[in-house]
Amino acid sequence: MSERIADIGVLGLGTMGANLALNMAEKGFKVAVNNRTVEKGYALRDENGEIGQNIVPTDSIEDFLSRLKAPRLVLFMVPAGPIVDEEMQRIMPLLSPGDIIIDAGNADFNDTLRRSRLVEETPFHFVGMGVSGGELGARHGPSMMVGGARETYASLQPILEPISAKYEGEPCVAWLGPDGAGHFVKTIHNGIEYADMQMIAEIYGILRDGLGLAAGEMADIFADWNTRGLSSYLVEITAVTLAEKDSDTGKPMVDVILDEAGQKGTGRWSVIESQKLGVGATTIEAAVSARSVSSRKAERELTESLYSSVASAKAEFHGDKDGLNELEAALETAKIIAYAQGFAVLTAASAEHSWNLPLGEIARIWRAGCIIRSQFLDDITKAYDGAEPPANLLHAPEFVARVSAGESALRRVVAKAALAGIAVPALAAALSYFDDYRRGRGTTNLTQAQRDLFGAHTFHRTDKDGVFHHQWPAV
Ligand SMILES: NC(=O)C1=CN([C@@H]2O[C@H](COP(=O)(O)OP(=O)(O)OC[C@H]3O[C@@H](n4cnc5c(N)ncnc54)[C@H](OP(=O)(O)O)[C@@H]3O)[C@@H](O)[C@H]2O)C=CC1
Ligand SMILES: O=C(CO)[C@H](O)[C@H](O)COP(=O)(O)O
Repeated sequence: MSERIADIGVLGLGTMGANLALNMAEKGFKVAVNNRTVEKGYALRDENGEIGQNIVPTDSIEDFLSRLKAPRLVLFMVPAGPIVDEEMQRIMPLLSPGDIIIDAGNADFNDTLRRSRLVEETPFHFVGMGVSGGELGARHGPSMMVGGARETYASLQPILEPISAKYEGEPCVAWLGPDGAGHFVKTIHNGIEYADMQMIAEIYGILRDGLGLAAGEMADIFADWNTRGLSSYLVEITAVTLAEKDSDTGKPMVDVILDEAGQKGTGRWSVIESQKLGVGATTIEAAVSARSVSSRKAERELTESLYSSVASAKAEFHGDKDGLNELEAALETAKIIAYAQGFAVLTAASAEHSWNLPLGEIARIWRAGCIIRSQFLDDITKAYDGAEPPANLLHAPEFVARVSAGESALRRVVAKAALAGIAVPALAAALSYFDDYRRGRGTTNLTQAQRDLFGAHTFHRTDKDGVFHHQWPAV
């Protein structure tokens, strides 16, 4: 019989699983690993020197589980969806009371809720944990968002804290709430990630198509912006990707990459959930839709040929200091609005599911390790940690000041892009949301009148309490 020596088991040794296992091994934990392609476990042990000595490869699921100390911690890092269910069905008959299954992949939180309920009927425990940071984050310190029973988290904390990213010494991992809370927060993290990336791509579009700059010149601009308010991992990698050359052609790498964005589902889930909760996360929606439109390249090319006669005004953008400052301020302002939308979805979900999500803690664990990490998240942490946490980030005094200072830049950039025919769907959505959200009297009084006319849906009045129906003229 094999010795039960491993502190944790990692099932799935793709990009994330292999690197997470190495991260744990490096921190001194013995990690049993199992993978559909069995050889990957042996390679992980044999190709990683001393760290590899803490990796315990296994040939079968029985062997894998037999190497784990009790209670067993079994961490899944496999693609979202039915594979997680299949793997759960495979291991559950072999578990013992108290064992813990951790789904550390991305997951639709509705699946996590269902799996949590399923496992509640057993003597085992289930944790849905979002992990962010990509390959390098998994290897050297990701940000981790944990959902499940708080007591279960206590069993994981001694491993998760050492392997997590640190922001000024603080671990970027936290228990955020029961059942689906961790995966929900990760989903919204990714929705914000989509918005951030799309808005950066739109500014890139203005620099390329409005100002005619080359990739190398744009790399310098983003690198410069990364030294100030926009300082973030995504702006940093934007500069890196723009500076990279293709070895085959000598051209900038971005110029030889097809403009069709992939998506694995988290952005879409974040939009679906925001709509279910009745929160307008319009910037995130625009970003997800932009990826969908991008993937229809042949259709776009046809449309381009059909509308070749459409004349756009000359782009009024300027590449001088003032012009670039305007673009920087526009991106910064739209970014605040996008994050406010993401946090508004979290606020609504917290109430809907009685999760009591710690918004300040969420911002805190996003400051390092994850894909949206940035200095800006420290400002959000402070806003939520203050004496009076805002109901919406756009109400926090710090952000009122910043958005008030930057909104005219955003307005000018969106207006100039519209006139020049440069697509900026996410920046425009951020601006429109801001203008809609900041007016005390909107225009849906007309919508209510129409609904009442055609369907007797009733309305409220401005001057008296109660529910009213009007006898509209027959149309
Ligand atoms: N890549 C990233 O940047 C991030 C990914 N994630 C999430 O982490 C999870 C894993 O992603 P990632 O590591 O990138 O994925 P990979 O595609 O690199 O790896 C997938 C892993 O799952 C295994 N696998 C695939 N299909 C099956 C199956 N039918 N049965 C059993 N095992 C299977 C693969 O085994 P085999 O080796 O045999 O193919 C491999 O070990 C996903 O949920 C992803 O969304 C989260 C954060 C960041
Ligand atoms: O979760 C992640 C980062 O936080 C993954 O990188 C995710 O795969 C990104 O999403 P998509 O593939 O849809 O762009």
